[in-house]
Amino acid sequence: LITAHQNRKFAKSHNCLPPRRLPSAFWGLPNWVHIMRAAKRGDVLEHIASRFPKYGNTWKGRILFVTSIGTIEPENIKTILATGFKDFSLGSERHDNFYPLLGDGIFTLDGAGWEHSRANLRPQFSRDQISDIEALEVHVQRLMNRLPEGDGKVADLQPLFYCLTLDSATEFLFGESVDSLLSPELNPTGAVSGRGGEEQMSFARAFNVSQAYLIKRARLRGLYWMINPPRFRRSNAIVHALVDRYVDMALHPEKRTRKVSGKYVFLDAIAAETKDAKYLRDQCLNILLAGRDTTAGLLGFTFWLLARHPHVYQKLREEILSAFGTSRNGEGRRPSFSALKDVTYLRYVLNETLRLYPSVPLNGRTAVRNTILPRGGGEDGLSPVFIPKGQRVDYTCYGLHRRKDLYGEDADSFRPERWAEGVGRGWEFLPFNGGPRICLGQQYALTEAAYTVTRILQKYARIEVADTYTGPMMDLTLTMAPKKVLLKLWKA
Ligand code: HEM
Repeated sequence: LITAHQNRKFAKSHNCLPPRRLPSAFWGLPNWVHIMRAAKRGDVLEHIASRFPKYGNTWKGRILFVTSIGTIEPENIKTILATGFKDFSLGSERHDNFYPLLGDGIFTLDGAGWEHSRANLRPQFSRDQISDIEALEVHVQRLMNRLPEGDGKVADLQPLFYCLTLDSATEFLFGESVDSLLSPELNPTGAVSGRGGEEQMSFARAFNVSQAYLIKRARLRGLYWMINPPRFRRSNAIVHALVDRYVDMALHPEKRTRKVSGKYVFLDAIAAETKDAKYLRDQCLNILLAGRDTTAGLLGFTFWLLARHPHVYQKLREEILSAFGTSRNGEGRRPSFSALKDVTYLRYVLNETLRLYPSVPLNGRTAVRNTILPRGGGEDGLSPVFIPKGQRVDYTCYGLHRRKDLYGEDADSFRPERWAEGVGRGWEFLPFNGGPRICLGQQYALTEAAYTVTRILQKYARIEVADTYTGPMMDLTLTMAPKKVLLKLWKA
């Protein structure tokens, strides 16, 4: 009673009004059933985004017994992530749910543990480190060697992108690549063949399986612990085994097959601090999750969209060729780190892809003390909203990036030209988050994506959708990527 009274007083003193309600009969069970059905159909993001036009850009409702606040209001997201940063945390639910796979790392920790992880990672992303195009070229060439040579032949690019980002991230962060693009298990059409065998391939599959379980567990909210089957535990063990091999090399440098000199290697830096193998594994796994899946998703969706918009492909190719020309072997000059940034239309295409398909589409924070969000209260949604300590606030970039009042009536369409019109200012465009927890790998990821797109477009004059797949389009775990990017390719 005392708490309720104090909360009312606090809300009144800040002129807060209640937000609009999401219908929440039977403790929010029907809402949860709708989410599970949408997940089965493969359109959970559309389902979640569809609530906002109906119930307002900020609403309150119950989902499976838990009261949630949902928002796609830039001012509110800015408050959660930046101006009110100290009032919010990731929440213990996220830590405890993700723990079996990710342990204690930058994606699961708050407070001092998070600050320490971030400080260790920061030197990894200095300009010197992320502008190493030579290192990237090796992996991109290996990817292109996996693409079919004949005109009009079909390839699935998505598994290749996962391998590319895994190979480059392990080299960048751990000092040695897993070289999965060299694996014989990766057949020439780009599909990863069935049974296990090679360590890297089973790692890639296990990492996906583990993350799929994490998102299933997240949908059960506080009851996440009910999902813990042997398959989940087996996948986690496979993932841990690969990372443990790197940790072992860092702890026993004499086991290294290749020496990296003059570069900051995150794993070596933290191994110099502690010999705690579990701590090292957790740190590595968290950053590997960040480095592999997000950029692979961005690359997958870029080609998925380009194949469906041939005029954009041609326009982008013309810009790339005029910037970097073509050499006698028809593959073009290697773009430099700074020259990549000057290809304006390439930036627009990547922005537009991240707008429609942000790699981290759903996110949220939990209030650590009584606080307020500046918008969403009252029928007009313009008053502040009271957020009691312990309240979860979910935000979705997928919904935010498709707001018609911010991006125009054609917000659902792929139109890179809109970026010349000044859209996506400030907190309206958030693929990399904002505030003190802004993505550390943003520049690295954009360079890797821009470089890969450039090299592929230099080589292939035309791509087309290969309609040989009719399953769900989206793979949504903690991040999102297209299930398949089946394309026909024609060399220049
Ligand atoms: C297209 C590619 C990428 C996108 C869209 C992206 C997006 C994001 C987002 C939305 C977050 C916030 C997550 C949260 O609030 O829980 C984040 C955090 C982070 N990202 Fe990225 N990311 C990308 C690539 C990368 C890469 C390649 C790396 C490193 C190699 C990286 C490193 C990190 C790290 C370390 C954090 C945690 C920051 C913190 O909590 O302090 N990201 N990223």
